[in-house]
Amino acid sequence: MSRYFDATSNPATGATAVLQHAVQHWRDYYELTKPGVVALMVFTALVGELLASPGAIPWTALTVGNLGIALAAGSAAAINHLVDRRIDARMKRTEGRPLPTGGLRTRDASLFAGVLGLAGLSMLYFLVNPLTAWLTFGSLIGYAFIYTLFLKRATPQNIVIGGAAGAAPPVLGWVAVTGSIDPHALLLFLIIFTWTPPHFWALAIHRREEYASVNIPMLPVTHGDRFTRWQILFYTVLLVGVTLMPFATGMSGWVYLVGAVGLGARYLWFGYALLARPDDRSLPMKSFGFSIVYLMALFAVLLLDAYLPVILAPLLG
Ligand code: HEM
Ligand SMILES: CC(C)=CCC/C(C)=C/CC/C(C)=C/COP(=O)(O)OP(=O)(O)O
Repeated sequence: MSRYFDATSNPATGATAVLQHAVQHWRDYYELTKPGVVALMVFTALVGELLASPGAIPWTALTVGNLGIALAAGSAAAINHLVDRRIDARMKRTEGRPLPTGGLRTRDASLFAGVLGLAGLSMLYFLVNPLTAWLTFGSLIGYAFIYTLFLKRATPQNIVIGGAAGAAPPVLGWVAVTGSIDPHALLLFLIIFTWTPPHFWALAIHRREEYASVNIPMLPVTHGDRFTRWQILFYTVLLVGVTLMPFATGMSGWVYLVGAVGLGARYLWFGYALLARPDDRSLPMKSFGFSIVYLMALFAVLLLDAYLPVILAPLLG
């Protein structure tokens, strides 16, 4: 039995044991939440919140809203670790995760995922608004169960469809502020949705053998390396087109346009280079790395563009 469950007969000893366990294993629990991914998601939610309210800073959405979204996303990530623990144990990239190594027991991880999810969703429901809570719940179910349990194992279109859950945070942030779904928020959703395939397939090319060895039908496994590279270029072109829409619809201005075109040009170069240099073995992971910089920078530019008048106001008098 784990230390966590050993001492629960005596409430005082039980509480100490829970605390001791949490302190000793905090790194494992932290890793279970996929903190890097969740951090970028919360940043996109923050941008959604700030674009929804160019006038006043929505403090409740920024604090409680983002904490609730982060906890729910962390819970979804922990469930993903639980569902995937057996295949994770058989792939080099994931064999060192807390469940395959035995750093955490499945019962402890399940309890952690449950507490995180319940805390995050309750916070959103009672302190932000019910619509944000329901949409976040939908994203949690979409990633943790529909993608992980079903789509990931069923079809090479897994991440295209499953990407909808990961693309939700800017909408969640927007709804946390306004209480309703705005077409501009859906544009932000669309950006992340079209970004996900080039983001992930670059890594999948690099890890093709590992996915094949555990029978996960990622696109490079089912349709080959070259077809995947063409698909990456196709989605990158689509993505660059979609990123022009905030300017075209008047949601964002010239600063955003210049940023989006510059970043898009670089991402298109990666798409082209992946096809032109099939023998360059380091290129797929460089493209994967750039995808993260790209999304972060694109959302930063959206924010800069919206808040430039506020930033410049004191300088211009
Ligand atoms: C179905 C959709 C997605 C899939 C299949 C996917 C897949 C992956 C994979 C396999 C990794 C490598 C993780 C590792 O080696 O530990 C990764 C890393 C990452 N992903 Fe995604 N991703 C998706 C959506 C997203 C979204 C929506 C975001 C953010 C908005 C995101 C942000 C990141 C970041 C920041 C990392 C680097 C994490 C780190 O190094 O700690 N991903 N992704
Ligand atoms: C509530 C809310 C906003 C939910 C979003 C949930 C979330 C954390 C989505 C992350 C997307 C992601 C990293 C997918 C990779 O899973 P994978 O199993 O293909 O990758 P892996 O092999 O690295 O685990």
